[in-house]
Amino acid sequence: MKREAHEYDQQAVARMALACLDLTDLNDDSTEDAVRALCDRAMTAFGPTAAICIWPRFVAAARRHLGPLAPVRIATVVNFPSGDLPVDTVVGETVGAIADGADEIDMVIPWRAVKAGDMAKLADLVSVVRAATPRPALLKTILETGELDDPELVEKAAHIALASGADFIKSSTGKVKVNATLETAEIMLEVLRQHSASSGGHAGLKPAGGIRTVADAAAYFALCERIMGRGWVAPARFRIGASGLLTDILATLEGNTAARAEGDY
Ligand SMILES: O=C[C@H](O)COP(=O)(O)O
Repeated sequence: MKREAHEYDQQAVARMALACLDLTDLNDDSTEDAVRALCDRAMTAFGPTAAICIWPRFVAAARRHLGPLAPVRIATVVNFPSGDLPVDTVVGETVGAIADGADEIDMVIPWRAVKAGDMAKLADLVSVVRAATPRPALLKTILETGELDDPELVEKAAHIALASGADFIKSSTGKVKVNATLETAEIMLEVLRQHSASSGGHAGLKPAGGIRTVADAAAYFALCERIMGRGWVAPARFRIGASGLLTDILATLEGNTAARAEGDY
């Protein structure tokens, strides 16, 4: 039976949002100290976030701080935020980040080329960066949907990214005017549904940019449930990229410290 976002138990939504959160600091003036503090914040009293998402120059410091077996994964960004760097540079960023201890690579696609009709450039870049991101490391492709600004282009770019080896399609850098929206997430989920039906793939979605509240997260969970089915949302195939959402998650969970650590929302 279809549920609306407001019908979810807010505590349960907050727990799932925590488990699926890529806690992000991509501030231009971020520092090693800020990244170490981010690592500490990610290990909450209610359990860890899925990952932290930071600039590549801080990956080694984060890995030293978290240790090799931390439950919080380290995600970093390449070709970020412009999407315009030369292929060799993007591959170099990726190889360096993996060597420094990154678990996940969030790569901006060459969306200007996509807008100009050069889909081969997209397929080629995802393929070579996939090769530089050996599994189990994850490759997330940032479509920068607000700049593509065309549902058909979003759909096409999502299909090509997945066919070229991406594990996740992510909406946005958080650095442009229009970031995550439910409308665009719906298009991306439809592509994921088709991809999983045709290839048996288990790729995921990461809305990012402008998601601030547990109510926002609930709206994405409801959308995922409607398109992908109940139980689909899990950290292996759904993330929220956000710098500010943790505050509302903790406030919600602190309202009931007896909250269970897992379960349906
Ligand atoms: O990838 C995540 C985004 O950069 C975070 O955006 P935000 O600061 O609006 O939450």
